[in-house]
Amino acid sequence: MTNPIISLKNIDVTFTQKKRTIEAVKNVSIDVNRGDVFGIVGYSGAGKSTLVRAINLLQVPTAGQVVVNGETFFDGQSSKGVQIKPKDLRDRRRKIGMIFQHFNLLNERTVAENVAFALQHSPLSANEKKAKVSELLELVELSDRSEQFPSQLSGGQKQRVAIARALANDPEILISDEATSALDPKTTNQILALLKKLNAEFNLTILLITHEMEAVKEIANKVAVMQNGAVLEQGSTLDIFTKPQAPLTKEFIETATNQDKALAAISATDVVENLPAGQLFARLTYSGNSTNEPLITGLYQNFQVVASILYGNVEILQGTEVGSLLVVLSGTEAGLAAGLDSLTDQGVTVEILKGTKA
Ligand SMILES: Nc1ncnc2c1ncn2[C@@H]1O[C@H](COP(=O)(O)OP(=O)(O)OP(=O)(O)O)[C@@H](O)[C@H]1O
Repeated sequence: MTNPIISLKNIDVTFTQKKRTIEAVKNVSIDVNRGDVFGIVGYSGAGKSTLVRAINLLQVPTAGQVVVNGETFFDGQSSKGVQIKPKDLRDRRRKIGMIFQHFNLLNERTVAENVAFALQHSPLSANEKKAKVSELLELVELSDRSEQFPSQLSGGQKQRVAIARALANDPEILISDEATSALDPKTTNQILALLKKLNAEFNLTILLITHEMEAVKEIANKVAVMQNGAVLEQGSTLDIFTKPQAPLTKEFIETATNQDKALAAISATDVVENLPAGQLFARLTYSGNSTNEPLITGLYQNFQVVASILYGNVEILQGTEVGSLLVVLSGTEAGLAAGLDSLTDQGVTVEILKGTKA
């Protein structure tokens, strides 16, 4: 079994304001393995930022256990809670880089100075620091901008400066808190590609906090979905996309794969609006080796179920094909029941969106 680089167990974070109590994080347990790109997805206010701030104790939890790299930072069961000395905590925090939506750069300092700022406590000599800054700016492809000021840069360039700064102390973990939320789609993809490259080249573990499942789909191998402080479900990105359980997860996936628009348009068509009795409107989701053609021909050949495909979509997730079909199925009651069972047996997720299965 691999030891997680981050282990959060039964984390609660409760804020008390005057007479109001806000349970920002409720009983959350997450294990992140070295080299994971772990997506934490949820709408604003779900508790994502509070949860990740608990990792480096920028937010001390109310209960639970925080273990990073095998070292217990916090244990709510122990009387003193925080288990690590302030000086050690400062050192450990340098090994956990963070990037944010609004970049948090120092506007009156140049690009190179912004990156160098993160090295102020580093034991490196002045020359070594200079070399390190150049190396980092090269990594994020901003060597030619080193003497410019943040105001002279685009949003994507500012975020790359922030990434270079976050990597200055060779962290093992990078926390990306809505880092692409203020960027346009093309720039978002460039930043995600850079994060993916850092993950692949340096085995950097990345926590990707986002309200956009598209970002998770692009680069995360695992994902947890949060709502009202709690994790609704978590698992490999492939499993979550092919077998989502919670309605919120389904909503995120529909948006990320543009199925929401297709579903709305198709649901309004005559064939679905006036679905005859005995027919079913369904979504079939499959991954890996199944492809839609044998599935559909199998339904007809074995069960005399006719499937009209109203919409089809294929995504590549972690190198695996994930297909979704919106279909109207017609056949005999027994044929439909057996046909759907056979799809399930083949690992296809079947959701009946309209009509009733006998
Ligand atoms: N220091 C604090 N004091 C009181 N309440 C807080 C504090 N920090 C966060 N909260 C509350 O905790 C809840 C979770 O906030 P959090 O910022 O973690 O959510 P989020 O999912 O990261 O959303 P966003 O992306 O909008 O920041 C919210 O209701 C927020 O108002």
